[in-house]
Amino acid sequence: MKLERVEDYNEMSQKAAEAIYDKIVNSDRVVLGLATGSTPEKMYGILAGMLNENSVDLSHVYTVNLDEYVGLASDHPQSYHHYMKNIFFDHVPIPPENTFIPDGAATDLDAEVKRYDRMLEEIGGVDLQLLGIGRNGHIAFNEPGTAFDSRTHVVDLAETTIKDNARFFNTIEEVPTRAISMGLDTILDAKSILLIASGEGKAAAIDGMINGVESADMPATVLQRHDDVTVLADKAAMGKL
Ligand SMILES: O=P(O)(O)OC[C@H]1O[C@](O)(CO)[C@@H](O)[C@@H]1O
Repeated sequence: MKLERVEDYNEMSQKAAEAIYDKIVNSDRVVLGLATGSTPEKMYGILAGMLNENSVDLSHVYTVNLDEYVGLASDHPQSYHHYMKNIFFDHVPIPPENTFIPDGAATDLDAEVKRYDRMLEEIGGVDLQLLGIGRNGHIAFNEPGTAFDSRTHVVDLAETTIKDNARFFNTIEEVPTRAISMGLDTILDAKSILLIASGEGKAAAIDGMINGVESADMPATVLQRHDDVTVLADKAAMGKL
């Protein structure tokens, strides 16, 4: 893994936006794997600003998101559909038909995970996958215990994840307990991966991911198997290395 240590959240956001911008403007066609959560929020704002300032055409850009909560309609304020629209898609001229997010409100979840895997295949695979990391080492919603050979699947969220994400909901009872997530093996299919992290709350997970032995207890260790991963993190998140 290539490590890039930056000063703080602002610098991490700027550098991540630049990396994605470069990929977009230097490709004839590009599939971006996108992440949600609080970590990439500022990055999306910076990226949208750069794209608009330079009037970049985005008709060659396709996006596939990692995950979505089960049971939230796409217009629910905490759904990842809403997050992406609000924070990025509404601000850039990306064709809506080029953007893909699992449907957490699907009545047949088995059919939905199969449909999503099929779509990933048909779209030709992810060129650049953006990832955050959970404090417990999850990537996308692949919680500790997830098989390394998992494809898109329905997951039960860990107690720690529900608690961490309760800050976005009015009460902890409102936090969905399940999600649809690309699997660990699905994530490894990406040609290159950019994992971003900020703050000392992520330091143990970053250390475990890089220095720990490969183990389902720390899902992010699966990235040790990939030969093009960049970890872009601030000093605090790299504080235990
Ligand atoms: O960026 P945050 O909010 O710390 O979340 C970390 C990770 O957790 C998730 O939000 C899922 O809980 C991921 O989407 C994200 O990468």
